[in-house]
Amino acid sequence: MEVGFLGLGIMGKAMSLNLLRHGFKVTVWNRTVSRCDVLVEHGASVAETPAAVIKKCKYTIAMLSDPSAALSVVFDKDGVLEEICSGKGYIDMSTVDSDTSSKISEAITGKGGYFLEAPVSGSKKPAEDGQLVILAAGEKALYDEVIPAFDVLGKKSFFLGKVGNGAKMKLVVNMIMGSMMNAFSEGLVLAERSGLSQQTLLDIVDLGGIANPMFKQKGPAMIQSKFPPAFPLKHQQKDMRLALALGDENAVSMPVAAAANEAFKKARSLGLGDNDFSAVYEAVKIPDCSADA
Ligand SMILES: NC(=O)C1=CN([C@@H]2O[C@H](COP(=O)(O)OP(=O)(O)OC[C@H]3O[C@@H](n4cnc5c(N)ncnc54)[C@H](OP(=O)(O)O)[C@@H]3O)[C@@H](O)[C@H]2O)C=CC1
Ligand SMILES: O=CCCC(=O)O
Repeated sequence: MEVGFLGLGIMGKAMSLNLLRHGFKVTVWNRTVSRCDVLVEHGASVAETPAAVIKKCKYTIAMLSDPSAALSVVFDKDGVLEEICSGKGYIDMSTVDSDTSSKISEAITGKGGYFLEAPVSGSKKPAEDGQLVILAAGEKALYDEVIPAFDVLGKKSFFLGKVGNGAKMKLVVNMIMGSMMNAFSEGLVLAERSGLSQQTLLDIVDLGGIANPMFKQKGPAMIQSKFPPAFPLKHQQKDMRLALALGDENAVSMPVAAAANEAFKKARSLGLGDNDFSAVYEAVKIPDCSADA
């Protein structure tokens, strides 16, 4: 199967390498062209524009940072819309809101193409290992056709129905994750300020009912103030913001998520946006001056 791939950041690079390893022919495009080099070393072809990728490939996957990037790659000059047509499928795996996904879907299907949104749960390592969880929605026929690619990229794929459902499910999951990371960070700070061993806290948490892979993997690095980016904090804050907007739309009060979003915003203002999202720990550590007022 020949697949196009747009966006070679942390996730896109790992996912496209994985497809190459499993025998797919892959044509890549990335805004910063030098990021294509490593893919070429592993057998990928490079196209000069998103439109050129679409022209060459029956199926094209996108993995882009946020709604504005996802829209730009489709609607701007040399974008996806210039070449999408009947018989071609476009699969956007970026984490965006349902409105963005719907706009893209309408434009693609308006030109006769097929559209699937397919955001993923799982980060850099699961992407490298083909262990993502795929949350697809949109054109079921396209979903069925690209299952061989999803089987390489992920350990489980869900088809969630109409366009928007995948985007919404992903935002709900990441809203929970961002809130958990804040609670975990507060716990680590509270342990330290109370004179307790943070390592012992990690050991105890890992043995009980709140044990989870995220605390286990990120905790040891966090207590050493190391935050190598797997999931960049700026993207987690984008997801909190989009999840809160979904809460607004549905009149769901989410005070925990709102507080977590503020902590991620504070971390961004401290210049931590390109660190892993666990770097919110650094923002949580800073005493809240407003509390003294
Ligand atoms: N990292 C993770 O653990 C996970 C991330 N996600 C989601 O996947 C998506 C990608 O994440 P990740 O790979 O970590 O992000 P990165 O920041 O590593 O990569 C972002 C990609 O988007 C491209 N891009 C950004 N802005 C534009 C633009 N205006 N036009 C064209 N291309 C653009 C970048 O190109 P360039 O190289 O030129 O900057 C790069 O290829 C995000 O939506 C994120 O929320 C989902 C699950 C896990
Ligand atoms: O969107 C990013 C998800 C990261 C993860 O699931 O660990």
